[in-house]
Amino acid sequence: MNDKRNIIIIGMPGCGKSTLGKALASRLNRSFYDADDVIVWQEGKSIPELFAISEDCFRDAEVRASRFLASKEGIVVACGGGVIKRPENISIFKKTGTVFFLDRSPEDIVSDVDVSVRPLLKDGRQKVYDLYEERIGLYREAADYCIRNDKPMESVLDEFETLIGNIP
Ligand SMILES: Nc1ncnc2c1ncn2[C@@H]1O[C@H](COP(=O)(O)OP(=O)(O)O)[C@@H](O)[C@H]1O
Ligand SMILES: O=C(O)C1=C[C@@H](OP(=O)(O)O)[C@@H](O)[C@H](O)C1
Ligand SMILES: [Mg+2]
Repeated sequence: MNDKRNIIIIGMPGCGKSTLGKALASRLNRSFYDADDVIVWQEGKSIPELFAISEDCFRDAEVRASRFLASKEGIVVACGGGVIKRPENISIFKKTGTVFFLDRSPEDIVSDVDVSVRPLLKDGRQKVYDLYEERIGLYREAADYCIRNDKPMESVLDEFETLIGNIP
């Protein structure tokens, strides 16, 4: 895969985008960006503050962050879990990047994510299952490639590296 193309990771909240994205960037010697951090930096407000105004307000900010990130070259991006809710984000990212869906089961997500601190999961564990049902089709449709996160993180990173190495 061309070194200039961005690596864009999408998937459910708690599927490992931020953790694996950061580790992948370090393995590949690329810069890493967490889209949620970019939103906070660009808007000068925390994610819960933006959601407290409205989800639409957060989603608008997410589109602005997607534009900023897609203007860069050769970076690894961990998107927010809801990035697929605005198809515009995916079109923006695909102009300069390749989209990877990190697919982790809701069972594994609820087993080690503190749902209470994530705005969309604050209603509890069932919300993870509901969101997965609601979004799985959108993640698959948006993805250029799908990687299952059902093994130790080092193995998932190996799979990422092999796949990226094999993309023309
Ligand atoms: N393959 C895995 N094995 C063990 N823990 C994992 C694995 N993938 C993700 N995790 C853990 O899941 C939690 C959520 O990951 P995070 O990177 O915050 O997800 P996201 O950014 O997608 O919301 C973290 O504690 C992370 O260490
Ligand atoms: O799934 C979602 O709609 C969201 C996921 C969060 O990111 P993570 O996927 O990193 O938790 C964050 O962008 C925001 O709370 C909305
Ligand atoms: Mg994250």
